[in-house]
Amino acid sequence: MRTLTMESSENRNALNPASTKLRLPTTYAATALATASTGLKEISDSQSNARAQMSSIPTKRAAHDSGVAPPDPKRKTLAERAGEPIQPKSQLPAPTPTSAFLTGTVSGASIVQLANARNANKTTTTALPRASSATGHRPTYSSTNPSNFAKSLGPSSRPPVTGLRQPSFSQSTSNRQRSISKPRPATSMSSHGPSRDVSVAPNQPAPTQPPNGIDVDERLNEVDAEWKVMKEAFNISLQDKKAMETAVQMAKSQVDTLELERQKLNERNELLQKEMDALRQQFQQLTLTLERQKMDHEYQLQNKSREHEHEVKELQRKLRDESERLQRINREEKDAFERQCRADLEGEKAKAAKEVQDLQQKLGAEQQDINKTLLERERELRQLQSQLDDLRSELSQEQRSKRALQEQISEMATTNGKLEARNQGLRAQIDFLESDSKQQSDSFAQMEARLREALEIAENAKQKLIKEETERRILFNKYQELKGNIRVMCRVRPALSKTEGNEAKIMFPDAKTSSAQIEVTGLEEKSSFGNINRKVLPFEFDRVFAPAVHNEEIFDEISQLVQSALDGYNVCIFCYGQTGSGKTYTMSSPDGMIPRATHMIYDTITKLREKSWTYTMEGSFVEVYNEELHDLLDGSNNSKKKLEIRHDDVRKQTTVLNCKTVALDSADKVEMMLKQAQNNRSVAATKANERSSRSHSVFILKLVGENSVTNERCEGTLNLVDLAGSERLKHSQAEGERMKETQNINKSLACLGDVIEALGRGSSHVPYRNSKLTHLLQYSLGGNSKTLMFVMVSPLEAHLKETITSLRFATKVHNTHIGTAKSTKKTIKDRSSES
Ligand SMILES: Nc1ncnc2c1ncn2[C@@H]1O[C@H](COP(=O)(O)OP(=O)(O)OP(=O)(O)O)[C@@H](O)[C@H]1O
Repeated sequence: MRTLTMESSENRNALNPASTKLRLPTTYAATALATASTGLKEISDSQSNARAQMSSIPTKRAAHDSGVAPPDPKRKTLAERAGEPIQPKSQLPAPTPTSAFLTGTVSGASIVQLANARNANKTTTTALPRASSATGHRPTYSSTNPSNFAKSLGPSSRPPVTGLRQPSFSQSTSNRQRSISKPRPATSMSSHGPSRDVSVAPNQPAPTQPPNGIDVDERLNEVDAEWKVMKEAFNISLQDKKAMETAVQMAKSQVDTLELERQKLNERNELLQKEMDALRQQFQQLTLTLERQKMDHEYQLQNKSREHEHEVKELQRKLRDESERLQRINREEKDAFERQCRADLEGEKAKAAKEVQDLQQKLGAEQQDINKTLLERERELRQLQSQLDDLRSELSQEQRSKRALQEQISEMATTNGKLEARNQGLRAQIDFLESDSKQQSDSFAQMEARLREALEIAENAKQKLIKEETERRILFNKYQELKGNIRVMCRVRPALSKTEGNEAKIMFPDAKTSSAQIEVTGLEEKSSFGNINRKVLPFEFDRVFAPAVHNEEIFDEISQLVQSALDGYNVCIFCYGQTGSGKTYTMSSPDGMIPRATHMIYDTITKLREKSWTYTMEGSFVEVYNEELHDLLDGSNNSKKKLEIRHDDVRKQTTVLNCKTVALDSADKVEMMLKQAQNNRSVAATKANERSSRSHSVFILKLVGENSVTNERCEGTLNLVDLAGSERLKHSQAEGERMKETQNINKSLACLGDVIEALGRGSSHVPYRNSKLTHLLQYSLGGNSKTLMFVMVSPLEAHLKETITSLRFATKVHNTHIGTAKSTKKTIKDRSSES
């Protein structure tokens, strides 16, 4: 209901043309009304002016006198009458005939007054003022204000009647004369200046009674003049009357027009009223319809809402049912899936169990295979061991047979001597028997045959010896190969004096056992509980030499490698270890490896001559210092001669260009060479060791052997390397030039480790060229070579850290297996075919 009320008010507003879009057709009406009201106003003004004129008519009495009926006390204005229903023109009240003459009547009254005054003048001189005063009004010509008519009629054709002055009795005659003769000002009609006011103020004192003896003629003249003036005014009034009549006529026609307009407007108004009523009815109907529709809609809405609620409830119920159904299905599926899973699991379990069983069987089979393989390996190992033993026994047999052969040879030599002696005896006998020539010649032939026989035996023995030497070499190198082509041995030098400090706790293998393990008690370590522990670190090598072991025993171990060099292998023996660990002592001391090796080589060469082997031996001694090669045999220190490394890939040999090579044809020459090298070697003092060598020294011994009988030729190189100290940069506390040296040393040692590691991995690329040292030793490390590394260890507690580092490095090298070495030995035929 509240909505309805609001709507009703809205509808009301809608019908209000000012506030809504629904507009009444008022534009024309408003305009017409405005026009009409303007016109009506003018007419009303003019009428009011006319009334004013009427009211300004001097007296009622004058009007009465003139027989003119007084005007209606209250006449309706045109504007008032516009609202009244339109009357037919015939019903309209006829215009009052007097009204057209009002102005004229007024003027007539004035004229009567003036005539009376004239008559009165004739009788009494006071008549005029009295008549004037009796009216109470003076004729106010100014009241005939023409403005409204002027406005309605346009520019007036009538000359303005202004400037008409009421003669003033107080004025002097001359003045009056002047005022009569004076022309009216042009603007006096439009202006209401005081000059136009000819009326006498009511409070103006009445003219005094002229004294006796007044000139009557003069007075008559004056009256005549006034009469003329009055006449003139009368004429003017007549003109005015005519104009007014014309104006009245026009006004009437205007009134008619306006009346028509009013009628039209009334009609229109009625129409509009009807329209409005119709609209109002329409509006009411619409409101009712809307109300009805609204109620219908509300009813529908409620219905829909109920339906919707019902549907929602239905859907909820369905949803609940569906959800329950799905849950049930889900539960069923879940159960089924669980059952399936369980079954699958069981199956998988069974399968897995079966697989496990299979795997166990397989594993058992594999285990058996492995065991079998292991057994085979063990058998192989045993076979190898037995082979080795056989070889050893063969070797000892060979040595025995060699000794037997040597004995045989010596026996043969004695036999030969005996034969020689016998030969001499026989010759003596020949001389003796020359006399008996036949007997003598027979015995001579016998002797000769026996001699040939002996020589044949000797030759056979020699051939056998050479053959056996070849076989020995083969067997020996096979033995070497079985031992491994890179071997690592550890040597611990003795403590030189008690002043050196405390000795570290190092356990050496028992000489009786074949163990080659060294156990070093490590540095003190603090556990998380604050306990101080010292770990025992075991390191295993091919052999461990205790401090008491002398160079002689060391050399026994490496003599086989020296022999390999003589047999045409490239051999590299190097000493690795920290400064002061005994490298130089092992290598270059008077009974070190280098002198011993050369001595052994001399001995062997000498012996091999018997077996038709002739050897040449050349030695050179170079130093790698700050990654530069220096010739230790060149005392001149000529820096212009830069050493260059050249490799012969076919011969697997390395030569150093511009390097002095000494033919070592006697043992003395080796000693001299070593002394010279020792002198030239760069030795620099560091804080770690006063005599520490800051460079790697490499003694290169080239051995070329040829067998005149077998035409064999072999070319081997023995490299004996004394590496620079391996101490860490931090420990050495080196600075400046020393620091650079140490960095280069560490770098080249790291490169050596990298090369060995790459060889062990069987890498296709071995980084030989990363350092001068490895580049120089390219053909003596890996492939066609046999390598022995001595890791030198100091026994001192102070050097324990470096000792462990060195042992770890050596262990790494020891764990590396380098491929089989090959001899460069070839026959002359092979060599010629190659060339
Ligand atoms: N096995 C040994 N028996 C006796 N003395 C030894 C032994 N090993 C080394 N020495 C002595 O120890 C000292 C240091 O040895 P060596 O000069 O050989 O050390 P290094 O490792 O070669 O040092 P650097 O690399 O600085 O030359 C030398 O006086 C040497 O005589």
